[in-house]
Amino acid sequence: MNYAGRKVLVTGAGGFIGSHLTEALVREGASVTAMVRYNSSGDRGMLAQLAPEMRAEIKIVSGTVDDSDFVMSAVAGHDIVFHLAALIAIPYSYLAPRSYVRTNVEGTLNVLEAARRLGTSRVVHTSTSEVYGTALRTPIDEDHPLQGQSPYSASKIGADKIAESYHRSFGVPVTTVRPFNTYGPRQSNRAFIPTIISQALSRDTIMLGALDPERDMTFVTDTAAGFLRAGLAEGVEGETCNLGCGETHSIGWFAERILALMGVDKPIRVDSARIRPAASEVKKLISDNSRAKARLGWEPTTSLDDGLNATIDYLRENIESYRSDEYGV
Ligand SMILES: C[C@H]1O[C@H](OP(=O)(O)OP(=O)(O)OC[C@H]2O[C@@H](n3cnc4c(=O)[nH]c(N)nc43)[C@H](O)[C@@H]2O)[C@@H](O)[C@@H](O)C1=O
Repeated sequence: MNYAGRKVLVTGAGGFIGSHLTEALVREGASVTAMVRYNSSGDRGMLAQLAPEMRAEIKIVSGTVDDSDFVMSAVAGHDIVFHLAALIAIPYSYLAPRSYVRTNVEGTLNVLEAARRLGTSRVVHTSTSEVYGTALRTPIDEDHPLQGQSPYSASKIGADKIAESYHRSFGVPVTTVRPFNTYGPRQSNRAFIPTIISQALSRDTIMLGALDPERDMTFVTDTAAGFLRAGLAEGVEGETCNLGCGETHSIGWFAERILALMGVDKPIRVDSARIRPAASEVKKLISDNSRAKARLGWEPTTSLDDGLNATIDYLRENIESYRSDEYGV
């Protein structure tokens, strides 16, 4: 891949996947502008954890995708836009659905409208496996029906459809990547894998919600590699590609596996407050990634045990910054 000399904007660069993508783009020689949500304390999100020499290579702009004028000024002067900024927590979308529509649907509209007016040569839009809802058939390919099982999922379906329409109506060169669940260093405790590891490091008992949902987990550097390919692949405008491994396990299975890799033996208990409404919970996800292989030349390369061990090592070193009250559902 040749990103040398490319002017690239990453929205949501302070987030988990965004920070890894930003780092990978710098390594590939791109000139990267990282757009992070404005924060009066000067917080750069996960970018703060990058090495100082890496941070020095990144231009940071602070603002929100909700603000169309700001987005227009941020997109100007860039060849490729990776659009990752979004509200992502499913349980919080039950509490504040309108904010998900504003950020995820209108925010995406703002990015696409800016790309349309400015003639940006490629937009990579971030979807999610949540748009499929509980698998009606497996493995899940890109033609699987879309089911809005949570306001979060519905907002991402809306965003995907806006992206599709901007390609069809105005020829905006947008490629949509649809990551299945992603894990690895720098992920917040909101997600289940850091929740399990940080509890194993700091508590006597592992407290989780539903243990039976199944997830297809991709290590974050593999997910970022899929984005890199989508930014440069030829002839993929208007297409959507799953980024997943094609292997699924239950949450309970992951908890047992992580405890075994950590060499600890602690009981796993169910906390009913962490269980999502039954009709909203996505019970099974497993990806068919053949389109990403064929169209993007992408394939995940990190084994599950290697990825889990890297995540465990990261959390062992950073457990102090993972506050115990942050366990998410
Ligand atoms: C691809 C997709 O990935 C993420 O969505 P998610 O799949 O909901 O991820 P999660 O790690 O929150 O939950 C995975 C599963 O694990 C179950 N679970 C059990 N016990 C706990 C628990 O204690 N905490 C959490 N968080 N989950 C738990 C939970 O009920 C669910 O079945 C988002 O980033 C989203 O933005 C996105 O796009």
